[in-house]
Parts: sequence; C-alpha cells; structure tokens
Amino acid sequence: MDSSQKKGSQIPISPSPTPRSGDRLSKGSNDSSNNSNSKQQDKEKGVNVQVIVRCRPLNDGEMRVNTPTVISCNEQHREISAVQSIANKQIDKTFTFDKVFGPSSLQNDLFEQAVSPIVSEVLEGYNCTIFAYGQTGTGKTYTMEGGVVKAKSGEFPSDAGVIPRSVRGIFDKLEAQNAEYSMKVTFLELYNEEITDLLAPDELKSLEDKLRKPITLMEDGKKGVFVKGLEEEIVTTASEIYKILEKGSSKRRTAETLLNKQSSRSHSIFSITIHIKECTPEGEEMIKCGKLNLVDLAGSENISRSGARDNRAREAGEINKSLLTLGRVINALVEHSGHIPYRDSKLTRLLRDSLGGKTKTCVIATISPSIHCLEETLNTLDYAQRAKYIKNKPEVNRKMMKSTLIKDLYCEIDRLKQELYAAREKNGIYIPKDCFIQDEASKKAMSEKLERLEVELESRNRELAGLKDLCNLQKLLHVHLSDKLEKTQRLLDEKEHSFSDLEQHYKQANLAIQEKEHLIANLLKSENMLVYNAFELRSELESAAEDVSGLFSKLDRKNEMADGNKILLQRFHSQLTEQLEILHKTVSTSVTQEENRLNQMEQEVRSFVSAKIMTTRGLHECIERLKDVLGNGIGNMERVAGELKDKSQATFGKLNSQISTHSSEFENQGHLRTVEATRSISKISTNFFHNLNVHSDRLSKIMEESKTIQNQKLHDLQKNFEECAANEEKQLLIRIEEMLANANARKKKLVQDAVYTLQETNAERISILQKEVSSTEGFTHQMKDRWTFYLEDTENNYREDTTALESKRLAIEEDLQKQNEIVLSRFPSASSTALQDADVACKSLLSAVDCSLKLDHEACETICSLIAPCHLELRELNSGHHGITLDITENAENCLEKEYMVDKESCLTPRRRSIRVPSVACIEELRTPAFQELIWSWEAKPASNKQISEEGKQFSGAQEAQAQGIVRDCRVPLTTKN
Ligand SMILES: Nc1ncnc2c1ncn2[C@@H]1O[C@H](COP(=O)(O)OP(=O)(O)OP(=O)(O)O)[C@@H](O)[C@H]1O
Repeated sequence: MDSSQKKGSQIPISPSPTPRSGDRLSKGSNDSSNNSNSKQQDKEKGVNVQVIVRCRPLNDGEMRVNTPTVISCNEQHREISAVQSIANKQIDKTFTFDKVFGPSSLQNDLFEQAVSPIVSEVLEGYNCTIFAYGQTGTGKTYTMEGGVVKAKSGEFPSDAGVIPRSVRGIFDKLEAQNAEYSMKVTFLELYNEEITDLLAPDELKSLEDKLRKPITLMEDGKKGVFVKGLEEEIVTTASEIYKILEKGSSKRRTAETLLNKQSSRSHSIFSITIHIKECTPEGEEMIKCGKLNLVDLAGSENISRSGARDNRAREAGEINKSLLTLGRVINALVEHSGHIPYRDSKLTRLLRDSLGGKTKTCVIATISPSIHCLEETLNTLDYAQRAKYIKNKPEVNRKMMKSTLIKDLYCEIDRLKQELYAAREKNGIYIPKDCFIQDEASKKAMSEKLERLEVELESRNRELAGLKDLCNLQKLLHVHLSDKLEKTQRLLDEKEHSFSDLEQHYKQANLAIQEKEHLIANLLKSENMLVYNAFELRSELESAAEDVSGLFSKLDRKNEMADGNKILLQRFHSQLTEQLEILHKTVSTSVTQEENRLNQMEQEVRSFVSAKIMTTRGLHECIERLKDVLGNGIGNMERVAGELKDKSQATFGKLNSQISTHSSEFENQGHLRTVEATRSISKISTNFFHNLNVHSDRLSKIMEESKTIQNQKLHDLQKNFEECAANEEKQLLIRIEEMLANANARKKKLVQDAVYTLQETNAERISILQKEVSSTEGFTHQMKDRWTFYLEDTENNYREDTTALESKRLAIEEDLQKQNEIVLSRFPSASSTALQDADVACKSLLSAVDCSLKLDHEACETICSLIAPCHLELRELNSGHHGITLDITENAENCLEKEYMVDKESCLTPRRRSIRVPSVACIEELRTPAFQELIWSWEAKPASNKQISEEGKQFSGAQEAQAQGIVRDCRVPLTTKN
C-alpha cells in the first residue's frame, strides 16, 4: 500500500448491492444549483448511452500478410467509415459516435477523454457502467484491463487499461478531495450462463465446491438485481485492487482461438462501490454512494472463422446467445417496446440497471480495421449505433446519514453475531428466529414449488415418454432419412459436379455477358447515332416531301398553264383559220365581184362600142341616105328650092338636133356611162382595196393582239416559272439543291429555249406577215395610184374627146350653116355645089364620125387593155393572197402545231404519292428500352426463366436465347413498323 493511497480515511460499509433510487435521499446535496438543474433534466428526459468506438491497429500476423484495411477513423469528426467494394463498386458507410479512437490512440487518451469524466460522476454519487463490446480479438480486454500493473512495485505500464486507470483516478480524486471514504470491489465472471465469483478463496472453492450453493442472481423490490453470495473485498488502496484484478483476471476462462491467442470466453464484471462521507452545512454527516461497473464482454464471434469446435463451439454459442439477448434488449429499449427481455439471459439481468435504468452507461465498441473482419465490424458498428439511442435516467444515489448507516451496519452485525452464536452453541446449523421464520416461509414456498415442480416433472416425464416414442419414430425416420440423405448426397455430388460444370458455363456466360454488355454499349451508342441520323433523315425527308409536293403542285400549275395555252392555241388556230377563211372568202368574193364588174365594164364598153358602131353605121346610112337624097334631090332641088330650103333647114335643124341629140346622147349616155362605170369600178376597186386594207389592218391587229397575248402569256409563264423556281430554289435544302438546281436549270433552259424559239418564230412569222401585209398594202396603194392615174387619164381623155367632139360639132354646125347659107344663096348652082359640099361635108362628117368612132374604139380598147391587166392583177392578187393565206396557215400550223413545244408525256415523271414521314415518337419507340426495363421484361417471363433455370446445362445458350428474345421483344414495334 503506497502512502498516497492511504491519504483518505475509511468508513465502514455494508455489503449491499447497488442502492435503488427509492432508497436515496435528494436532500443534503452540495451540488450547485446549475448542476442540480441539469441532473433534474437528466432524470426527467433521460441521458443517452454514450458510445465510443475504438479501432485497434493491425496485429503482427495481419501486417505480415499485408492485410488490407477497410476502416478509416476521423477522431475530430467522430466518424468511422467502412469502405466496401461490392461488384467493383465502392460503397462507403459512415457512422458517427460520441467519440472515436483510431488505431494509433493510446490507452491514456481513451481514459482521459472518455472514462475520467465517468469516474468523476461515480464520485458524485452516480452508478456508472462502462462495458466493452466487440468482435473477438478486437481489444476489449486490452482496453478494459490492458497491461498488468505490478502491485508490488507499483509500476504503472503505459498500456494499462480502463480498469486500473479508473482505480487510480478514483483514488487520486478522493485523495485530492481529502474525502473520507470506504471502497469495496466485486469481480465476477459469467460463463455459459453461470456466475463465478472471481474473488472467492481458492482453498474454499475446492472443498466446498460441491456443497456450496452456486452464486445466484436475486431480485427483490428493495435491492433490485443483486448477486447473492458474491465475495466483496473491501479495499483501501489502489494496489489492493491491482492485486485483486491480477488474481481475478488470472482466473478468467481464456482459450486460444484462431482470432485471439488469449480469447476471453466469459463476460466479466468488475464493480467498485465507493461510499464517501460528506458534511452538510448543518454539520450533519452524510454518506454518498457511487458505483462503477467495468464490464469486459466476451467477444462476439464467427464460429467458423474463430475455429471453435466441440466445447469451444458450445461456449461460443452461449456467448453469442447472451450477446444476442443483449442486442434484443438494446433493440427493445431503442424501439420503446413494452417488454424488454432482460430476463432472457443473466448478462442482461446483471446489466439491467445499466440499460434503460438509472445508471450512466458508456459502451466502448472495439473493431478491427482488417478487411477480413468487415462483416463483424459492420455488425458491431450497427450494434453500437443502435445502443446510442438507449436512454437512461441516471439518478444520484440517495445519501444516507452516517448514523443511519451505522445503525444499519450494527443491525447487520447483530444478525451475523446471532447466526454465529446459534451455530456455536447448538453445534449444528442454527439460525436466528427471524431467519428461521423467513427460511421456513421460503422452505414452505420451496416445498410448494417443489410439489408444483414434481407435478410438472411428472407431466414432463410423460412428455418425455411421448418424446422417447417420438424419438424412436424419429430414429426410424432418421434411418430412412439417412438412406435418403445418402441418396441425396450422391445426387448432391452429381449436382455438385454438374454445378461445377454449370459454374464453368456461368463463368463463360459471364464473360459472354460482359462482351455482350460491351457490345450492347456499342450498339446503344450506334443506336443513338442511328436515332440521331434518323431524326436528321426525318427532317430531310420532311423538307424533301415538302419540296416534292411543292414541285408536284408546280407541275400541276404548269400543266394547267400548258392546258390553258393549248386551249388558247387551239382557239387562236381556229380563229386564225376562221379569219383566214373570212379573208380568203372576202378576197375571193371581192376578186369575183371585181372580175364580174370588170367583165360587166368590158361588156358595157364593148356594148357601148358596138352601139357606137351601130350609131355610126346608122349615121353612115343616114349620111348615105342623105347623100342619096341629096344626089336624088339635087335635081329636084331647084324645084323644090324653097321646099328644099325649108326642108334643108328643117333637115339641118333636124340634123343639128340629131347631132346635138347624138352628141348629148353620146355625151350623156355613152360617155357618162363609161365614166360612171369607170367610177363605179374605181369605187369598187377603192372599196375592195379599202376592204383589203381594213382586213389586212384587222389581220395585223389580230396578229398584233395574238402577238401581245402570246408575248404576255409567255411573259407571264416565264415570270410565274421564274418566281416559282426562285421560291422553290429558296426552299430547297442544300443537299438536294444541286440536283434540283441542275434540274431547274435544265428545265429553265428548256422553257427559255422554247420561249425564245417560239418568240423568235413568232417574231419571224409576224415580221413575214407584216412584210406580206405591208407588201400587200404597198401593192394595193400602187394599184390605187395606178387606178387613180388611169381614172384621171380616162377622165382627161373623156374631157379631151368631149371637147374635140364639141369643137367638131361646132365646126360641123358652122359648116352646115355655111353650106346652108351657100345653098340658100346659090341654090340652083349652088345646089350642085351644095350637094358637092354636102357630099364633102358628109364625107368629112363621116370621116369625123369615123374618126371619133375610131377614137372611142381606141379609148374602149385602151380601157379594155387596161381592164385586161386588171384581171390579171386581180388574179395575181388573188393567187398572191391565196399564197399568203397558205403561208400564214402553213406558218401558223408549223408554229402552233410543230414548233410550239408542249410537254410530252415521257411516263418517267414519278407519280404523286404521299410520303410517310415517321413521327418523332415512332423513332423514339425504336430505341432499345433501358437495360433495367429489359431485365424486368425478362423477369416478367417466369415460364421462360424457369425453363432456363431447369435447363441449367444449357445456361449460356439459354442466356443468349433470352437475350435474343429480349432484343426481339424490343424490336417488335420496329418489325411492325417496317
Ligand atoms: N488498441 C490496441 N493497441 C495495441 N494492441 C491491441 C489493441 N487492441 C488489441 N490489441 C492486441 O490485440 C490482441 C487481442 O486483444 P484482446 O485480447 O484484448 O481482444 P478481445 O477483444 O478481448 O478478444 P476476446 O473477445 O477473444 O477476448 C492482444 O494481443 C492485444 O494486445
């Protein structure tokens, strides 16, 4: 015992279990008001179990084989992350706790940061529990006990764990407070649901082992859960505790497992109960009590991994069972279940007050960083995570007055003394009366219980018999099943064999699947490209369809226009033919009329000449008769001079009147008729030429109109076409632009050529027609001029003739007068002279009449000779006109039927058809569904799946078929569409 440990004076304590809240007093507390407030809150709301996680470093063995680590600790953020790699995917799982200690953390760090405050709370009068939980070999014992403290030398190693450090801490604090205290410790072990007192003396143990009742867990309303018969060592110094610890630890059941060379196979609870004397301001002495439970649980373990067999496996099973119950209790507490299964294991019964009770609890979860322990590490972390949510309602233990405590202790001493006395005096087993009554009562209760148990045993025996029968039956069944098992084993072997084959297939299939996945990824890429292209093509197709429909509507318009032009041409052709026919008819009528008139005129002239000849003959005859009369009458002249005179005067008068009549007749009838005829001819000719002019003008006009209409239409056609072409050119897309531009250019050139040729041909024809018309006009003008000239000439001739005739008539009259005078004056002699003169005069008259007749005849001949070329000219004109008409008809036919180009049906123009542009949704539908969907669709076919599983051997083939099936399914819409 070192001097420092002796500082504090001790008070006697009773070996009572952890006091319950009901026994506590709240008065007399020295805590400050804040402290008491927070304590009150703790009491009301509850305080969560504090959870600390400690990760140990890799051990030598693990380091040697370079075991990968999967745990990373962030002490600052109080986080622990487990990095998991599942199917090439890294999964991080992070947990947050109250404190985290990494592999490099020191024992002292953990104590100072996590345990020291708990120790202080114990000294304040709280019950506190610290327990270490974790997989086997993760450092629970290391953390709780650590390096052994040499009690003799007092050497304190750096790896000393929580228990020795707490002990030292408690003593240090008590001494610092200079408090009066008493301290007792217990150390028990729970192994296979059996409590062992690790502080029981060894010699007693061996002797009384069989006699002694096993240490039992008791429960009553006053004490709560307590361990009856447990040795309590009263300690005064830390060294004593170290010694006890060393002793107790050495007794703990340990064994070597694959995971830990010295694995604790039991749970251990080391408890320190401290009573501290306090003085109230009133000077009253109070005793406060605190308890620290330090629990080192056995490691949870994977039996197969720890290599536990037979007893070890049973041991491990028990350990795991109690830990499982601990887990269930934690879960029930966290979930606030009505029933907390504390009673399911001794461990949970022992820890009852620490879990959901009035104790302050701290859990130290220990884990390994090794990859091989990942599963257990995650379980531990889950466990610890849940424990965080357990709420305890810690209460400071009731402080007792020293006198009360002393009184209690005295009573206890008295009881013990009486027991001792009775035992000594009666030399047998004697107990005090109270104890006897109590024992009797309990005996009675026990006998009743025994009876009950016997009845129960009987029924159990019966049950056992039944079970034995059942067992026999089961044995038979077992034999039968063993046979079956053997068969099944054989089958299993076969299956295993086939399974290994299947595995190989599976591996191959996996490889194939990977390849296919790669292929699918590529296919998806290409599918995306294809869909992108499909969208582009769709838009191209849309615009091409628009262009094509535009082109077709243009073709329709062009066809409409061509049809219109065709009708126009036909109309123009028929109009031209009609007009030409009318012209032809008019010309031929005019020519016939003119010919008729010319013939009539000729006849008139001829009849006039023959009438003149007849008249002249008559005149000749008259003159001859006159001459005869004169010849016959000369003899009688004298006789009938007077008569003759009268007669001759009368005759002269008659002759005069006859001559004047004749001349007037000639003048009035013949000449006037000639002039009139000539005038009418001239008028008719003028009219004819006028008509001809009018017709030619009309023809020109028609030609002009047709030219303008044609030009206008051609211009319109050209304009429309150019506009259309320009618009369409604009609308056409770049890709088909070249093609359409070429086609357009070709068509444009074709149409332009056709238009130019048509225009040129028309212009040529029109100029020819115009030339013809102008030549006709020139010709008619010439004819008109010539006619006018002839008319004027004829009129001049007529005037000259008339004047000459008049002068001759006057001369004849003068001569006749002279002759009359001569006859009269020289009548008898003169009668012969007169006769001679008359004869001469008659002769000259005759010659004058002949001369005039000759002149008239000549004039008539001249007129006839003039009319004859008129006939010829008329015929020429008629034939010229006919030729022109023929030319016009021919040209028009050439131009309109042969040269006028119309679109010929080549039957190569594609028919108008509606282009079906696929919708965006259609294209989208073509996409392969998402891989997950495919999986679902595959999973949605249980029949086929089942078949696949049945046909295990054809696994890869079936997989491929399935994959193909999926693809087929996916492509259905495409198939339908296509
Ligand atoms: N934090 C640590 N630092 C250094 N070594 C440690 C640490 N934790 C554990 N060890 C070492 O690991 C080994 C196993 O530790 P320990 O016996 O304490 O594990 P355990 O959890 O108590 O195992 P079991 O449940 O089987 O009893 C010991 O050799 C110990 O020294």
